[in-house]
Amino acid sequence: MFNYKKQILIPLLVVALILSAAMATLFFSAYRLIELGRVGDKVENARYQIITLQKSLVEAETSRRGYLLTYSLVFAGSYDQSIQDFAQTYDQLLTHLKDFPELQTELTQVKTLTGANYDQMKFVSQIQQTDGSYSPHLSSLRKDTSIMGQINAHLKNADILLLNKKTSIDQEISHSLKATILGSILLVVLIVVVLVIGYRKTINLFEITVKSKSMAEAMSHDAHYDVLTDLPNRRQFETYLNRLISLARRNKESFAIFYMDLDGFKNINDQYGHDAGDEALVFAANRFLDALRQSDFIARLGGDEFAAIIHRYRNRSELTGLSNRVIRYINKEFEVKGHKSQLGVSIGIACYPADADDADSLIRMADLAMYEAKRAGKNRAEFAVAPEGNLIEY
Ligand SMILES: Nc1nc2c(ncn2[C@@H]2O[C@H](COP(=O)(O)OP(=O)(O)OP(=O)(O)O)[C@@H](O)[C@H]2O)c(=O)[nH]1
Repeated sequence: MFNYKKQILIPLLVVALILSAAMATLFFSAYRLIELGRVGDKVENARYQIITLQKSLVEAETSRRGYLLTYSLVFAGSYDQSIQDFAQTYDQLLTHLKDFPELQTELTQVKTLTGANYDQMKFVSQIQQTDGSYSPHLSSLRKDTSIMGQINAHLKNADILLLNKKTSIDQEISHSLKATILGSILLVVLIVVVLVIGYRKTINLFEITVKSKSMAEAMSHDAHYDVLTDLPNRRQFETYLNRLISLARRNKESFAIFYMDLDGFKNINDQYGHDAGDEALVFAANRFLDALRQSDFIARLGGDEFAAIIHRYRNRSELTGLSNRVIRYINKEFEVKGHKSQLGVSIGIACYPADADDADSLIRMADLAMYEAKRAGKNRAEFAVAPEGNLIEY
């Protein structure tokens, strides 16, 4: 039986769960990539700021020397400008490097050393201005040329730290990118698999629905028709008869039923086997169909008993003629399992409303008449004998 929960709901939930997990992982990977890219940009920016810082230091140094040598105010102006640039770039760098605490030590050192260097520069300029370029104080002060070297060394360290950071970020980006690409491929494969399985499941469901529909149709057919002859069965016959009686009662119409029992059928069964008997039953069914009109209703009641409903007959002699025709058709020789055989039929005829006006009584009357035909020598038809006072004819 089709289980909606097991075959649709649970697989759908599992697929939805897997897809959600895959998509969440992909989303996280993509977000991580963006984040790494942002940190990478920050590192690049910081490296650029370090170079700018270094440049302003070199410019300050150069301008100071120029000024000391020439006393030209052009150099003094550039010197002051470079100091300002340094302060500004340094502050910017600090804001950029908030996320890199490992660089703080190097930068503090740079700041301290630069401060000392500028103080020394200022001091030298003052001495030079007051005491002249050959002041004895100057020679001792100029000797400390290592400050710039130290500043450069700290800046280089800071840059190396940033470079390392950049390398590890690049590696992480590369891993994340690979994971994202792999995840995307897996997701696409997963979606394709889900679609293919879903498609096949739908086809299966469709087939099951069609199959169960045709099975239901077959079962409904089997419930109303005889499997061997494909004639309506007793239940269908009774339903039809009841409906017909209601209609006939309203329209004041008459009809007759033939209750027909084969003669000599058991012999075929006994002589040639059950399969041969079945063939004989199919032969008899076809003979009944041939002998009667298409509008007449023919059913197999069970065993070798059949019944027919003859609509709107004119008079009893018409029914006699029709029953004789049925007998003639049934008496035709036929072959079963290579043996020539022959059947007879005893027919009991009951008329509505003359003999009875309900289905059960009508069937019983026809059955009794059929037994009368058997008793009278078989292969003949007998009319039912209506009870006193029931002889209505339309
Ligand atoms: N092959 C076959 N035999 C069946 C089927 N249904 C019932 N029979 C057999 O049909 C036989 C009917 O017996 P009878 O009605 O006595 O047979 P008969 O030779 O026509 O005898 P009378 O009715 O007395 O003339 C029984 O032996 C049942 O077993 C069927 O579907 N197929």
